[in-house]
Amino acid sequence: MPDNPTGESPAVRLTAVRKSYGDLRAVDEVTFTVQRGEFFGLLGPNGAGKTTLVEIMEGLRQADGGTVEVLGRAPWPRDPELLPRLGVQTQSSAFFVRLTAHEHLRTVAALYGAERDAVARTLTMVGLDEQATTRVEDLSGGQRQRLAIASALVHSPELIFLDEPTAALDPQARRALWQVLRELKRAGRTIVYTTHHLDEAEALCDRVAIVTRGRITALDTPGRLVARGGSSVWLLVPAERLREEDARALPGVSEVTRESDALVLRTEDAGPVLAAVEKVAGLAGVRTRTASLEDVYLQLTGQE
Ligand SMILES: Nc1ncnc2c1ncn2[C@@H]1O[C@H](COP(=O)(O)OP(=O)(O)OP(=O)(O)O)[C@@H](O)[C@H]1O
Repeated sequence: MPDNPTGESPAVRLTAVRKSYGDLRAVDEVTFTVQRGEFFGLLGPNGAGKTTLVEIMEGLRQADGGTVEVLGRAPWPRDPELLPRLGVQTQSSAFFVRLTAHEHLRTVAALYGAERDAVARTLTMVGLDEQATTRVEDLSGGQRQRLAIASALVHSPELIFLDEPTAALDPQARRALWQVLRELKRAGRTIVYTTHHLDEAEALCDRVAIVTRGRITALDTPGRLVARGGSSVWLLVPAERLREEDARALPGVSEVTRESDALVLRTEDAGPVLAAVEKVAGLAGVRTRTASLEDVYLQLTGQE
């Protein structure tokens, strides 16, 4: 993405950022820029360094080296002018537990000097209208998570950090949150989004950085990352209709694996292989699958 033509500083600019815990290099020479208005995903296995990196951007942790610029300012040491412009949801968000959801959010809103009607609006946005008068300790895990997200959004920050925000959400709540996030993006907000859900990154993010052992091993649009995975197509044939050795003998099939009740035939040229499968097994129940971000992710992080 080109630099902003107006000369406005990017949302985040990291240059050669490092952070070690003892001998462990949690963040190792990380350089990237997040443009304003961008939906930027951070993906990587457990312990890859994503949270450390996000905490450095949020000003919660000091980097050992490199430069960190957030909305044109240094987040460390704590910058009181910067804080209200950031929205932060972490995996261990804190709550005022004696309060109801509405009271909690009103307190957060007051701390940030948010508009009066922002509390009700934000509760509606995250689907917590019915829980407005429920005490925080009586909320379910998913409802608490939604309240944590609301707490990061209530003051309309320019730059929003969400660390695995859908981890405890049921599928409906997850999709509803996607909708909220898409609307925030449409409204011009910048979102830095950590997730373990590859489908989520593919559906939401403009660009995705894959973090492996503290380093950025890939950074691109989901589409271009998927294209890197090559042009393989996988044909899933019901296992009872084709023997594994017959599948291997088909011209153009490069690999055959088993996946529950299907044989999975990998090929670079699906047309002739489909024709051959039709001859020996028929096409009823045969499905095809192209490369996904998950395939590329697994290749890059060595988790295959
Ligand atoms: N305060 C700390 N002290 C010592 N080591 C730490 C500390 N915080 C994190 N680490 C280590 O640094 C590495 C990176 O951790 P980090 O939490 O940043 O990874 P992550 O990518 O966010 O992982 P996850 O997906 O599991 O949340 C891990 O090996 C972790 O054990």
